[in-house]
Order: sequence, then structure tokens, then C-alpha cells
Amino acid sequence: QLFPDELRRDLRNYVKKGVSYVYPYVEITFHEYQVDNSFERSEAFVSIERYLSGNSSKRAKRLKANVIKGCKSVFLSMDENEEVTDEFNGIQIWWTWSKKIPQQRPLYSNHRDEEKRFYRLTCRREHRDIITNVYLKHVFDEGMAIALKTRQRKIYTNNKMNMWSSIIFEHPSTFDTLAMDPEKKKEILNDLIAFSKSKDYYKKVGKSWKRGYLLYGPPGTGKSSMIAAMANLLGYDIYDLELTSVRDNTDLRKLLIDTSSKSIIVIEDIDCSLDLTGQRKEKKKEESKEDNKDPIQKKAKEEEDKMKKRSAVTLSGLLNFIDGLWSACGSERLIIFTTNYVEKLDPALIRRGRMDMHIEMSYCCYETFKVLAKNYLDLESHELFETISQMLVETKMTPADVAENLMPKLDKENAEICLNKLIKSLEDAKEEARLKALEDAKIKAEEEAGKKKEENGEKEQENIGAS
Ligand SMILES: Nc1ncnc2c1ncn2[C@@H]1O[C@H](COP(=O)(O)OP(=O)(O)OP(=O)(O)O)[C@@H](O)[C@H]1O
Repeated sequence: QLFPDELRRDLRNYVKKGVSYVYPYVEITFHEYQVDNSFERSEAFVSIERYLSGNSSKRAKRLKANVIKGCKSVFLSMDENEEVTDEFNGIQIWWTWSKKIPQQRPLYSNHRDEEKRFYRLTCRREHRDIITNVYLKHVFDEGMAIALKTRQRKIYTNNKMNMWSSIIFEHPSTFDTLAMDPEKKKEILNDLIAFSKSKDYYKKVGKSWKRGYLLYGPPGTGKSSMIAAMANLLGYDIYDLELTSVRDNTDLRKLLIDTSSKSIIVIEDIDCSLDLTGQRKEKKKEESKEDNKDPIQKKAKEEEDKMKKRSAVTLSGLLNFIDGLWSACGSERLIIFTTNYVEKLDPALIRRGRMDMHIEMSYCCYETFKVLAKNYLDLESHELFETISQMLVETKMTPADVAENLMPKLDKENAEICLNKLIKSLEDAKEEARLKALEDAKIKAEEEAGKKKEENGEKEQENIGAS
């Protein structure tokens, strides 16, 4: 008690210095909160926690189990004062988790004033450089990768306040369940995997790390299923952008900035979203054609136009969104457009470089059918396959319609009943197509006859005028 405070402090410092002189180890401490009044956990601490969760669950004897918000599995971490050993390039590293409780508690304290949690890394002094320059980067990268792998993925959509709102994304579609030509599927799969591993390549060629896909084809051919399969393959979030709800280009840019890396930005049915079709010059011509349309079609067109007019996003705004300067914020991103009418789109929007890969999702072929039969009926072959194969050549049916027929509706519906149901549907579709072709031919003939009559009438008028 008589020993003065200053002397005690000096003495402690000298002892520490003396010990560190002979102590062959270096210690680095990572606190949970870098600044005392910060509410955000330090990124380094969180990464170490993730990294050690895999490591410590194998080696530590006492573990804590937590369920973390946004994480899909139970998270294991080492318990207090537990030590685990890690090895990196033949070097041993020791990690401990501990906490300090201040002796004097402030009057108004929160939980972080009470205990200060930290990880401590210990390594031999001669390894200091490799640990600080290489090992720690490895720990942070691994921690980040584990966080991405174990997080709950989300699907976002833009709301009226021009912000993203999200729910957990749990679509079951994968490349195994996706029915399409196997060669094409393999090509897309390889392209995606190559993209996800090309960080350094994109840096080398001076391009931001993103890729555009255009998915086109009739409704029900699996465009949305393909997007879900892509997201599941790469572990990306999805941002489903509803362009008609975006007021103008500034709002579009804001939404872009608010997206995260490792994500897919989707604009579905882009031909219906905005007046971006590049056919504005032909509008007048089209308008005269509109007058001849039947009232229901006309009304639908008017509704579509009204939706488009609500937004002031322009084609150039959208092009900037895809590959302007702002698009470089964030990385590892796919931009996907889907459309049922690829010919309606402005060529500038879908040129290579913007939409790097154009993928046609088409009507069901035999290969597509075989995947669906395997998925829905667990069938790899059947005597009716031959008949179906021939019918699919003659009749156009979307995979969605084929799938609907293959799905057993009642318990008593077995595979054969479902296949026969499909055959009946294909026959009906074939007959329908035949009748429609006849009807179209009749209309065309009538139109041509009408045109001829008009021309003859005009000629007669001219002759009368001349005479
Ligand atoms: N190629 C496919 N592989 C597997 N299932 C498919 C495929 N195409 C369609 N389906 C089935 O049909 C349903 C509808 O398909 P999906 O929504 O992916 O089509 P789409 O082309 O996006 O249609 P739309 O253009 O109307 O949005 C899916 O839920 C899926 O069950």
C-alpha cells in the first residue's frame, strides 16, 4: 500500500521488457470491437472467428455452439481460454480466445464495457513477417469464404421507396434438375465456373469482374429456373430488379450501388419493362397498325405502354447501369436479362460485351424430356419413350407443359399413366397447331384477296379519272 503507483507502473514495464527480450514469441491481439463505442464488430475478429470455427471444431476440447442470424448452420467456436494450434507452411501458430473484464465499471455501461473479447495469435518471433504478411491474409480470405458459404442466401426486389427488400432464397432448381440440351448445359456450366474463378484474369485484362447473360425463349421454357440454378451453383444472392418501379436513372444508379458482390442482377421480361426496344422510329407505323387490332389486344398494349411511361429510365441509363463507371462498384456479378421476344430488343442492349452469352431456352426436345422424366418419374427408359421422341419432333411443347403432364396428380397415377397423359396432350397440341395453321392460311388468303380488290378498285378509279 505504501508503494507509489508510478513506481509500480515503471517496475511492471521493466519486467515486461526484460521478459520480452528473452521470450521467443510474438503475440497479436484482435479485439471484437476496435473502437470502444462502436456497435460494429471488427471485420478481422469476425473473419478469425469463422476461420477458427472449422479449425477449432476439429481440435478444441471445449466449444460454444451458437445459431447466428443469417447463417444456415450451427456455428461452433472455441470456448473461453481454449487454445487451438494451426499450421501454415510448416509454421505453428497458436490461437486463444479470451476476455477482459474491467475492474471499475463505468456508471452507464453497456455489454461491451463489461467484457472485452479478443483472439490472441502467438507465433515464434522469426515467423513474424510471414504471419503478418501472408498468414493473416489467408485467415481473412478463408474466413470471408466460409461466411459466404454458410450464410443464408437472399433474393431482393426493389420497393416503392427505391430500396431493396429481401427474403431468404430457397429455390430448389439446380443444373441437375434443369432440362435442356446436355451440350448446351455443359457449356453454360463451364462458363459460370470459369467466371467465378477468373478474378485475376479480369484484373489482368482491365475489365470489371462481371458477366452478362441474355436468356430468351417462349414462356415456360425454364428461364427463371435457369437463373435459380445459376444462383445455387455459385452461391450468389439474387437482385430481381423491377425496372418499371424505378423512377429515373439516378434511382437506378442508387439501387446498383446498394447491391453486394457475389450476386446476380436480374431484369425479367426486359422487353415489357421499358420503352427500350430501339423501335421508336417505327412507332408511327406501328400506331396505324394498332388501329386494326382487336379491342382486347389494344387494351393490353395500352396497359403495357402506361407501365412503361411511369418510369423515366432511359436506354442510356440502363447501358450505364450495365457497364458504365458505376457498374464497377462491387465485383463478381452476373447481369441477366430475360425476354420472350429477343427480336424486340435494342441491339445496343444485348451486344456481346454487355450480354456476353446469349442462351436460347427452347421447346422441349427428346433430351429435355429425358431429364424431366428422370426428375418427375424416376424413369430412365420406357417403351413409350420412342413414341414421345417422335411426337416432340412434330409438336412444339414447352418443358413447363411437359412437366405438368409428367407430374402424378393422384396416388394411383403411375409412370405409364403419366406418359400416356403426355402423349394425349401432344396429340391435342398437334391437332390444335394444325387447325391454327389452317385458320391462319384462311385469314392470309382473305387479306390478300381484300388487298387485290382494293388495288383493282384504285386502278378503276384512276382509269375513270383519266378518261
Ligand atoms: N428447362 C426446364 N427444366 C426444368 N423445369 C422446367 C424447365 N422449363 C420449365 N420448367 C418447369 O416449368 C416451370 C416454369 O418454368 P420457368 O418459370 O422457369 O419458365 P420461364 O421460361 O421463366 O417462363 P416465363 O417466361 O413465363 O417467366 C418451372 O417451375 C419448372 O418446374
